[in-house]
Amino acid sequence: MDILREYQNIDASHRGASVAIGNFDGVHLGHQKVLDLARQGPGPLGVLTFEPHPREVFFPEAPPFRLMSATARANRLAKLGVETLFELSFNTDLSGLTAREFAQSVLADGLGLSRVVVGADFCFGKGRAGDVATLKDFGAEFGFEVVVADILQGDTGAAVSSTNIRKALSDGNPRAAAAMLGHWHRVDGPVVHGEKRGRELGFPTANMNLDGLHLPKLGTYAVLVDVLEGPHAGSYHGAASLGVRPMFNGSVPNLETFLFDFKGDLYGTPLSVGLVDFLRPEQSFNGIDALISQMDADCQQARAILRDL
Ligand SMILES: Cc1cc2nc3c(=O)[nH]c(=O)nc-3n(C[C@H](O)[C@H](O)[C@H](O)COP(=O)(O)O)c2cc1C
Ligand SMILES: Nc1ncnc2c1ncn2[C@@H]1O[C@H](COP(=O)(O)OP(=O)(O)O)[C@@H](O)[C@H]1O
Repeated sequence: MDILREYQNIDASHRGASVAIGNFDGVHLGHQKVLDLARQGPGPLGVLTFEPHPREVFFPEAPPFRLMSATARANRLAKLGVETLFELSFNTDLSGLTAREFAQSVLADGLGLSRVVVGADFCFGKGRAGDVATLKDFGAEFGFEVVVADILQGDTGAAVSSTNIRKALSDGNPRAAAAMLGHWHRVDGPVVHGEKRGRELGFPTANMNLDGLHLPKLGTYAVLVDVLEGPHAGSYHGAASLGVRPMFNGSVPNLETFLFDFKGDLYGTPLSVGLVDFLRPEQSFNGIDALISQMDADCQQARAILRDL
């Protein structure tokens, strides 16, 4: 998959793409439906998205809300067969374009798109002034086809949306999130160094940053772990703590995963940790022994859950 960050000076091989437009945070089942409609169009399959996420630009003080990093999104889109990712820099030049300017300068003249697929609630251009009806008019005027996907409803009747996935995760319901995502909610990234305390407790944990990401409910989870590279590459079961470690007066949330039946050095190795079930909120215990027995119980519970998947 090629990643392009500008819409100017696009070479001929990247023009004429059939493109799904959106933020694609989570790459959930609704996004995948939009992508399938783009797949049926002429030309290479593309996704047009923005980086940073426009909400990060408009509301820089808001708490982190993203379900995935730009890298994790790109990797997932590549797996779904996307050939060109137009990951446009969401700067003041781009955000200042009117709906008409965006359609003409970016979609038509810049990228030369053949087909544009969006969800029914899509808005675009300065002040979010353009909607799907406007986009269709511009498509007719500037020469690209516009296809609109209905909003996908989940089993519960609620819309499959990044917002509803964030809510499910905040509620400690990763299975509900997974039903909307079409896959487990995953935290992806390299293993970083921690306090070197885990090994002393008998539970070494592979630590990962959660910077910029939406925080699921803090506590312990049964997890599926993919070690993506290196001598230990493969899939493992584990138990993870997502939180601030009140036991040790921590304040910055991270994800710490104990891999079952594993020994080895994972520092710097990219992992993908999928949240399967929330087990319990994080706690401050009366002494280390109490924490260790609870971690033992967490691991037993996680093993049983994961065995039955
Ligand atoms: C299954 C599991 C459950 C945990 N539960 C808690 C908890 O309830 N409270 C807490 O403060 N830390 C909890 N932790 C985090 C440990 O305190 C943490 O992994 C340990 O301090 C090691 O930190 P280090 O990797 O920086 O060395 C848990 C970790 C695991 C793997
Ligand atoms: N079963 C295991 N699960 C997770 N990490 C393990 C395991 N066995 C060994 N490790 C290694 O130990 C490191 C964690 O040990 P720990 O004492 O918790 O150190 P840190 O505080 O740096 O996370 C991991 O990053 C990994 O390299």
